[in-house]
Amino acid sequence: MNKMERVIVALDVDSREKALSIVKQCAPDISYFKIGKQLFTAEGPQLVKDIKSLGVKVFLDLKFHDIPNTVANAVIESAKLGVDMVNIHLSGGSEMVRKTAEKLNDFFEKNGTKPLLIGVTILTSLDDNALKEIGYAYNTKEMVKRLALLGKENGANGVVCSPLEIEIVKEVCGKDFITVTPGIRPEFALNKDDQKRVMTPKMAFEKGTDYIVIGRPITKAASIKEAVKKLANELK
Ligand SMILES: O=C(O)c1cc(=O)[nH]c(=O)n1[C@@H]1O[C@H](COP(=O)(O)O)[C@@H](O)[C@H]1O
Repeated sequence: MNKMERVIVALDVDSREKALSIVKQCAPDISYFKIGKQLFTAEGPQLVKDIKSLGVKVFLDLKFHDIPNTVANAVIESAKLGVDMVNIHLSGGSEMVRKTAEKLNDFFEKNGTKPLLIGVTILTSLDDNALKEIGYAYNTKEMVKRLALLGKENGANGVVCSPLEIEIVKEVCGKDFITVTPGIRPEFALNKDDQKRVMTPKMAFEKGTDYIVIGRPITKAASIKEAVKKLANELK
């Protein structure tokens, strides 16, 4: 897969019209889109199916975090929508991850397809001070490492982490364990917004990430088409 095929654009908008307009403006250079809590709450599962039917890939980012039974069943409902990637919070614990991975494997046996199960480690909007405030005993890098291992040992296919932790995740979990990295700010839009642990797209790929997630630098650009072109140039 070339780099542009590994760019996931976050459709963080409040309506079907706006989401479909972004998908259209990103085409054909971008073919992977993320539907998160805002858009899903506004428009529901039908829009997920509709975007999938355009022939693009969908990452359903609902970051499930609950008791094992609830998360496993919610992930199965996501899989039924035909999405390509789903995520859960690894801080939900090993039993939650294991039960979800097992249910997804059963789903695969019956249906022949399943989404990648990706675990969120430490949100890219958090830094070491924020972790101290929450009461975590370790810094971001150590926490990401611990959670990534927990994910790997219990059946996740990869993690969401910041680009600053790509190398450590690959080192402890192996090259094939997938990293999905938000906190991406291209040279043409360096404003961090609410992100704390950021990197340019080019550097994130150089560090070995599998996918980058990018939202506002593209979706809030004066011209989405121009922004996609600039991103493609930066990645050359
Ligand atoms: O799971 C995610 O996608 C995610 C995890 C994380 O740690 N940080 C993070 O920013 N995200 C998502 O990635 C996107 C980043 O958007 P921008 O900051 O606008 O590029 C948002 O949709 C976030 O919900």
